[in-house]
Amino acid sequence: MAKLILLRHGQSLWNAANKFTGWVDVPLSEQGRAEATIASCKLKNNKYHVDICFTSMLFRAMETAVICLTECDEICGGKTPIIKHDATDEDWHGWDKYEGNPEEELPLYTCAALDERYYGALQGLNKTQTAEKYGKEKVHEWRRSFSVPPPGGESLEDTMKRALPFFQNRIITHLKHGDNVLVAAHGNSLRAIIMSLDNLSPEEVTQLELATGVPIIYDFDESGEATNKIILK
Ligand SMILES: O=C(O)[C@@H](CO)OP(=O)(O)O
Repeated sequence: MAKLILLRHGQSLWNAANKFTGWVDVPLSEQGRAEATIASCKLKNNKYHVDICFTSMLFRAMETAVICLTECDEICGGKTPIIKHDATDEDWHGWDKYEGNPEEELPLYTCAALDERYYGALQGLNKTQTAEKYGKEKVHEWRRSFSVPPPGGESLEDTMKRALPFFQNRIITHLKHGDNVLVAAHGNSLRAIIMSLDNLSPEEVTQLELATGVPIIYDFDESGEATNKIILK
């Protein structure tokens, strides 16, 4: 039975400042790094192992993945995590032209499909002040509805259209082969994936909130179906 470990990044400096973040590349706060460390210890204490990791292109997700895989490195089974950047990017300089050794190395792929929703004109604004300006209900609709986008940004539905095909094509393939997969990503890209895994309706997904740094673990059978879910609180 393969394990899928979904991990929202630890608290970022803009989560702490209560600012809309989206694609702005803000690093983790001290608390966020501690949350990633605690996630690593929980995985170790519950005897989870990781074979392959996917993160978004945003540093807070990569930082969370690297802390999680290296603080209690037993979860990598003695392997070294190696970050595999997107070699299809035309600006990519090909530093890592290296075939690799799967016996010794654990690949960590960075993928734009897993990035946070694009928050458009709201990026950088304080969430409380924005609710005071536009009204709590409107801002809640922008933040949590399925199909209403924030001004100039992506709705959850838009985020799902890029995150879910990647999940189905790349990540489920590994789970079907029996690999344990860590996905370190964002509140909204993970909400889109969980909406599909848990068969949530557009109404139900408005209630779905993910805590920073808390592993959510699904068992997957060989046909690529999720059979069980636990949250390592
Ligand atoms: O600001 C953001 O990018 C996200 C996640 O922190 O905010 P929200 O809680 O509105 O999804």
